Formats: sequence, C-alpha cells, structure tokens
Amino acid sequence: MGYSQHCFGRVFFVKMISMGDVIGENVIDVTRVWRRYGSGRFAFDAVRGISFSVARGELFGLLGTNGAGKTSTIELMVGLGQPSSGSIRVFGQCPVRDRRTIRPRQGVMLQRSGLAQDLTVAETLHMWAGCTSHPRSVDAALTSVGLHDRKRVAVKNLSGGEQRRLDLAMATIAEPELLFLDEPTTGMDPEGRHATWQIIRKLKETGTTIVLTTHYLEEAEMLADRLAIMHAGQIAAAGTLPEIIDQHPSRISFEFPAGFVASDFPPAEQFGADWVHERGRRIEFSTTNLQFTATELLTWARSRNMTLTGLDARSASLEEAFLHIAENSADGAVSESLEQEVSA
Ligand SMILES: Nc1ncnc2c1ncn2[C@@H]1O[C@H](COP(=O)(O)OP(=O)(O)OP(=O)(O)O)[C@@H](O)[C@H]1O
Repeated sequence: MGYSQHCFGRVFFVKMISMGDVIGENVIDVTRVWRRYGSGRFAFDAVRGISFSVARGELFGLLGTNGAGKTSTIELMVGLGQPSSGSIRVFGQCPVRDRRTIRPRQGVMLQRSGLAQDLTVAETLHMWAGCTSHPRSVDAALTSVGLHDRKRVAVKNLSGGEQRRLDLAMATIAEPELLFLDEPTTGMDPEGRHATWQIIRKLKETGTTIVLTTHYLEEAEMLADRLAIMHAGQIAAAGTLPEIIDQHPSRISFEFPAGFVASDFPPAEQFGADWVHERGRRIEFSTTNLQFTATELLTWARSRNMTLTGLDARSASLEEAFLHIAENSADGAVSESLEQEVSA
C-alpha cells in the first residue's frame, strides 16, 4: 500500500483538531496493520494484521513473547516507520506525515535511548529540553522521577534503573498528552519498579494516555486498563484483565475429610468441571464456570454435612493466560477475529 493511502483524510482531521480536539474517544486507532522487514525471499512479517484502539486517558498494555512485534508496533504508532499495509491514526492524524503536529503532544521512551554517556543527568535533560516544545523545568522533571539528587552525576555512572528513569524524565519533560513506554522498568530492582509504577499512576491520574509494553505481567496487571497479548505478530488475546483471564479455566481445590476417599465424590461433570486432579488428599477441579462449579460443590458438601478443608477457588492468572497463548498459538490465525473485541 502506498504512502498516500496510509495518510488519507488529513485535511479533515487537522480541521477537527483545530476545533478543540473533538476527534472522539480514541487517541490511537490501529486498523489491520502489517509491518514487513526486508523483501523477496528475505521478507519477514513482524506484524500481521493487528487492530486495536486506545481511548483518551487509558493505559493500554501491549504484552507478548520475545519477538512478538510489540516494538515494531510502537515504532509505527510513534511515526518511525510506515505500515506495509493498514492504517494508523494518532490524534486522528497520520504519525509519519503529520509528525510535526503530533510530536509535541507525545512522549516516547523506547527500549534503547542512546544517551550520551559523558554528559551529566542535568546536562542531558537541559539539552533535551532545548529540543522540545514547552518543556517544564529540568528540576521539576528530575524530581518527578526521583533523580534530583543525581543531577550532577555522569550518565555512564548511573545504574541501569537510574538510566531508565532518566529516559522517563526525557519522555515526560513536556508533560505529553500521549506517552509510549517500551519496557520502562527493565533492569530495575523491585523498589525502583514500584517507584516507577507510582510515577506512571500519577501520569495517568493527570489524564495522560499511555501505551506500555512490558515483560512483567504483574506490571501490566497493576497498571493497565486494557491489554493486548501479541504472539508471532498477531493479537492473540485482548480486553480488560478479567476478560482475558475469563477465557482460561479457573481452579477449585480442597482436601476431602477423613473417612472419605476420592471415589466417594461424584464425577467432575456433575459440578460443571472439566477435569479432576488428585494429589494425596487434595482434589483440584478445572472449570470454565467458577461460580457454577463452586455453588454445586458447596451445595453437594452441605447436603452431606461435609467440611472441605483448605478450600481454594481462583480464576486463571494473567501468567497462566500468557503461557497458554505462548504455547498454543504458534500458528495463531487469531487477529482478524478479535478486531471487534480489541476496539474500545
Ligand atoms: N529491522 C529489522 N529487520 C528485520 N527483522 C526485524 C527488524 N526489527 C525487528 N525485526 C524482527 O521482527 C520481530 C519482532 O521484533 P520486535 O522487536 O517488534 O519484537 P518485540 O515484541 O518488541 O520483542 P522483545 O519483547 O524481545 O523486545 C523479531 O523477530 C525481530 O527479529
């Protein structure tokens, strides 16, 4: 698809923006986007027909296995490349052709920032502020990421986690409406990661729209309003956290009381469960309808005056959903069917 096709409708959208940004709910619309590297025999499709939207003020988490295509997708949204086909709109505009209008409204923290190692932290930010429209003060930016007391330290002497925080200060120096964070806490210790989550939460509270990629599932669970899990260039699952984990089986486990053996229990199907696993005195059911199985099991136990000790009922975790996707969607023809679900 040619350049002009990616960026149609520019006049219309520019007008909309000048009328006070009445472009509707979505800050980002990605529609059936492909990204191909190389050509001919060496062509490789890193992104294969993905679609999703990010609403204003939302934190959208983009997860995925290594090489799933997250960074390739972020680069397209940031305007560092053109999709091979499909369309991307950011603030209703084309990220490549309208980069000059979009750029002042967005902050970007990529995986590799290429900071000049001999500059101090403050010099780095001053230099960056000089290249940015409407920056806040360097001191304010450093304070916001907890680096103020390191301002005179050379970048090469910062720890990996501190360098990531400096990247974050640079990405947020102009208090952007839209922020891309590509693995912002990689290399941080748990304390640094929690501190960064607090910073990200504050940014969200002020209305910043955020796109976040991460390999830390806990990070996505804590921060994201909605998630998309990519695998092999496609979106394999998407939605809110409960929507994603609801697609995977829940588990109920308990120990049966003394005087009972496993064969005293009716078949798992009677409780609406799919299978049963025995480990010593402990029984575990897998079910796609946790409420129904729990109700049936407890009703059955009460009718026999039976106490189920160590009773534990839990939904699938994001980690289980993620691993299931990674293991089962190697051929993954999934993106197209999920388009409706992914759109806000
Ligand atoms: N410039 C390029 N030329 C050829 N292939 C590339 C290029 N950039 C990325 N790729 C390939 O595209 C695929 C997707 O890469 P990408 O960096 O987008 O994945 P990712 O999901 O961000 O991975 P990770 O989580 O490991 O950072 C990978 O197989 C990668 O090797």
